[in-house]
Amino acid sequence: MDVRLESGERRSVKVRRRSGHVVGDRVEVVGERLQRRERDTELRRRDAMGRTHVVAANLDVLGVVIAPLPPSPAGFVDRALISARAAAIAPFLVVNKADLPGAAELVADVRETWIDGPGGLELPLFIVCAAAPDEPEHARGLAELLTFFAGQRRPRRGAFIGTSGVGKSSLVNAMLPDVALPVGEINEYSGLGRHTTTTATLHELPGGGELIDTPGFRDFGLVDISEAALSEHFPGFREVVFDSGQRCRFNDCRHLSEPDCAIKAAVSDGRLAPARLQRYLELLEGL
Ligand SMILES: Nc1nc2c(ncn2[C@@H]2O[C@H](COP(=O)(O)OP(=O)(O)OP(=O)(O)O)[C@@H](O)[C@H]2O)c(=O)[nH]1
Ligand SMILES: [Zn+2]
Repeated sequence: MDVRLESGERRSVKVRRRSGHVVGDRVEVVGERLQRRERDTELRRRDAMGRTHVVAANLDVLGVVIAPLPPSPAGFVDRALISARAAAIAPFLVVNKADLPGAAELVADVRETWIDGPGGLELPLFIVCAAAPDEPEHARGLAELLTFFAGQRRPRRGAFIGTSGVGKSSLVNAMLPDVALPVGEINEYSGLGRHTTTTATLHELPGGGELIDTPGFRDFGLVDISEAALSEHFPGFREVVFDSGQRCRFNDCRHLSEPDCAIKAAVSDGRLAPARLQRYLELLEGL
């Protein structure tokens, strides 16, 4: 795997296949070994056998990519947002294929569902056309996305998830100039893990920030969300209710028909949109 030294120099090192390093890990050289530092965040995926793997370490942001075509399955965006928030990775949204019919409607729908209205999130939203990123009508979206990665105070490290075919690879290519080389990782030294047959890559963006691209998790199965995580991280619940110190009477309240439910109280007095509770209930049903 490749490591990036603090000096910025890159070096290839041999590690055991089962060393457990993943892309984004910070490592230190201890004698003959690379010792992993504690991770700030872990992005997990579930494989076909139902096992959970860490696919990337120390991500700051996770871009949930959708497009007019193919449509993402019902609940996908909410599940992705919840998974990111539960992992302490800040989510953002990307609507790709802005050139296709239906893009404007999708953007309106995204705003209404996640951003506007009572309980809406401060969720960065980028509207891009990865297939023609330099067309005048699409260039701004990509520029804004690159500015977001470059960060105001410090650069961000992110990755994209989304249904197969929404254009994640195209987006990565649009964000990286031709000369960009796949690089290893970080700080001191960092592990760029080889995941069985797929190689995870950490790209440095020209304007600042880093993009992790891992073929194996582009379309990864989201790990199961627990009832507790669903309630804690459902978009809007925390912002409107829990962060202002309101609690349901029962710690494990599912916000169904329990008495003294803070979520239902927020819906009845208009602080939370009823559609939010409805989407929560649909996800709860499907857990
Ligand atoms: N019209 C249009 N097509 C696009 C755009 N971006 C990507 N595509 C097309 O969408 C198809 C899928 O793009 P990919 O980048 O391979 O999608 P992906 O999300 O990486 O797909 P997986 O690797 O299967 O997860 C390709 O045919 C792209 O050319 C876009 O902005 N507009
Ligand atoms: Zn409740």
